[in-house]
Amino acid sequence: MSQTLSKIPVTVVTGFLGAGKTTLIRHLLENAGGRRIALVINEFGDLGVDGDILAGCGVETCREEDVVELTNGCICCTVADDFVPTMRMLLERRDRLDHIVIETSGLALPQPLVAAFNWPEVKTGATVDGVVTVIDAEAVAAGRFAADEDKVRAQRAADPSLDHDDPLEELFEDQIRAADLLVLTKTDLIDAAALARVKAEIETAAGRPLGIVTADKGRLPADVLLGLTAGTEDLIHARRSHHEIEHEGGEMHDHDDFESVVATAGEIADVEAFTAGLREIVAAHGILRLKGFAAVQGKPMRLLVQAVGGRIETYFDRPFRPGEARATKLVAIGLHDAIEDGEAAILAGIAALGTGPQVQAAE
Ligand SMILES: Nc1nc2c(ncn2[C@@H]2O[C@H](COP(=O)(O)OP(=O)(O)OP(=O)(O)O)[C@@H](O)[C@H]2O)c(=O)[nH]1
Repeated sequence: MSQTLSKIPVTVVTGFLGAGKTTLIRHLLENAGGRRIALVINEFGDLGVDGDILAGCGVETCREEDVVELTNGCICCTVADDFVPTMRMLLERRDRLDHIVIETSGLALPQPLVAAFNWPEVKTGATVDGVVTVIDAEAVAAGRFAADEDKVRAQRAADPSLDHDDPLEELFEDQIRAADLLVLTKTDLIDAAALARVKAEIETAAGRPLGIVTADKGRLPADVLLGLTAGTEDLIHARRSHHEIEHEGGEMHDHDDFESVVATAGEIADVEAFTAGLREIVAAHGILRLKGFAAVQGKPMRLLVQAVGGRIETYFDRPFRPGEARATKLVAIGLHDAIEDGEAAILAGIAALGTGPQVQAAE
């Protein structure tokens, strides 16, 4: 008699650009407690950095074949083309899996993705164990998601017909609205009073009782993240996004508010000078997120570069592989007009931080 397989639980990890999703997932994989976890990663921008970070993490429960990267657009828009075929493939292997974790892009609306779990070919084999929304407490404390009230008031005064909602604020609220659990990250960067303010702001945005936990560099027990048994696909209709409310007719949302550009440079001579130069470029062009890898002259290891707002972090994560180009390659993501208007200057500025042509790693 064929064993009736129970539905495989799926955890959706969402949260704005640079909130700490990959860091949280990497810690989960390193402390999976024997669970066999498949990972689906989706990123905004044309450089698969998160997948590369996790593939390079050297965790035996994070084998190449257990990581699926969805790279042709934001998962909330490519649900039919990308996500459903991926789920079909994973469900064929469900006897060898205990859990699926989906990391959405930092610009994804979770609602369309969760709603897709009601599609017949998915619903019979999987259920949404929970939507975990990762929130950068430092960014919230610094007001980086609150709309600039004066600017919005001036816009509304100028032309009341325009849709003035701030895309950052809307997306931030939509990712909270969809959540079953909120994870506050980077609390090591703010004081207790700021943390209390952030929690109050988030509880207001949630509009309903929600579990809120903090995670220091992604360190949360797997039992806190997995096993929520929320069945969110049956609840998501009551957690509609701004877009769904504004466009009752079901008009597709898009990502026109945001843009990305991939910049390259040769090897860099000095990490400090490189970081200082990046900081200037990020500030000058309002870059929301910048990440990727750099080659440092004379160093066999690859430098991982992470910038969220003005905070830039770099560390050597793994050696360049034989034959791998010792290149410096970064993806910059920001509001559409800022990136479009600044593209040439961003590309030139980053190229100027390199010392010369890209070189091939020794065989
Ligand atoms: N200080 C501090 N930094 C953190 C914490 N969690 C994550 N970070 C840093 O925040 C930056 C972004 O972390 P990621 O895990 O790449 O964020 P992400 O949400 O996956 O980013 P995107 O996929 O680009 O949206 C990295 O430099 C992390 O080291 C934390 O708790 N404290």
